[in-house]
Amino acid sequence: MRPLDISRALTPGHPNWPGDAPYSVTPGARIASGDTVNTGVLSTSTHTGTHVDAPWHYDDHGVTLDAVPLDVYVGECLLLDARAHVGPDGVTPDLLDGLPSLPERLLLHTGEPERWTAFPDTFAPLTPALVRRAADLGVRLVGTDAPSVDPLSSKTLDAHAACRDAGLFILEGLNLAHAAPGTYTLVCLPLPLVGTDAAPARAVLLPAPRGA
Ligand SMILES: Nc1ccccc1C(=O)C[C@H](N)C(=O)O
Ligand SMILES: [Zn+2]
Ligand SMILES: [Zn+2]
Repeated sequence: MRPLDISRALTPGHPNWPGDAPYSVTPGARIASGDTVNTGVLSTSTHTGTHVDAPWHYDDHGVTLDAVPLDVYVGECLLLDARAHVGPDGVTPDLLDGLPSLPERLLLHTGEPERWTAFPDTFAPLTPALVRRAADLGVRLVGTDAPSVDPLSSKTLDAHAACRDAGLFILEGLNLAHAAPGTYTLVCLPLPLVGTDAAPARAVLLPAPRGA
C-alpha cells in the first residue's frame, strides 16, 4: 500500500481560523530575473491546515512543540468514522462503546471534506467526555479532520483542557475524506519549530504491522 496522504493541501487563500494569520508563499528569488534559483517566502499561522497543537497553545505552563516526543505522532493508530456519534456538543463517548482498549493514536473522521473552500464554521468538536474516555482506554494522541477539538465560539476550550488534564496530544485539520476506518501506522511529522504552540504537519497512513 502506498502511503495514504491524510494532510490538507495548502494553496493560497487556504481557509484559516477567523482572524488568524493567512497562509501565503510570496516570490523570493527568480531565475527569470537573473537569480540562480527560484525561492519562496512562506508565511502562515502555526495552525494552518493539518497541524499539531503543543500543550503551550492552550496551557501557558504547557510544553512547546520541541518538547513533545516524536513517538507521539508515529505509530499504531485507529481511524474511526465518528459521523454517527456527533451530538449537539460534538463527538460523544458512545463512539468508543464496546472497545476494550485503543492504540495510542485515535483519528476521528467527523465528516469534513477533502478541501475547505471556506472556513468550516459548523465543524464537529470533541466532547470532553470523549477525550476522557479515549485517555482511559490508552490514547495519547487524538486526531480530527475538524480545524479544532473545541467549538469555534468556545472561550473555555473545554476539549483542549480535557486533553491537557489527561495528557493527550492533539492533531487537527486532517484530511480523512478518503481514508477507510481501520488500524494503520500513522506517520505524522510536524515541522521542527522550536518554542512554538503548534506546527503544520505532513501526515500519512501506512499499513498496520501484521497482527496489530
Ligand atoms: N488560530 C486560532 C486562534 C485562536 C483560537 C484557535 C485558533 C485555531 O486555529 C484553532 C486551533 N487549530 C485550535 O487549536 O483549536
Ligand atoms: Zn490547532
Ligand atoms: Zn487545538
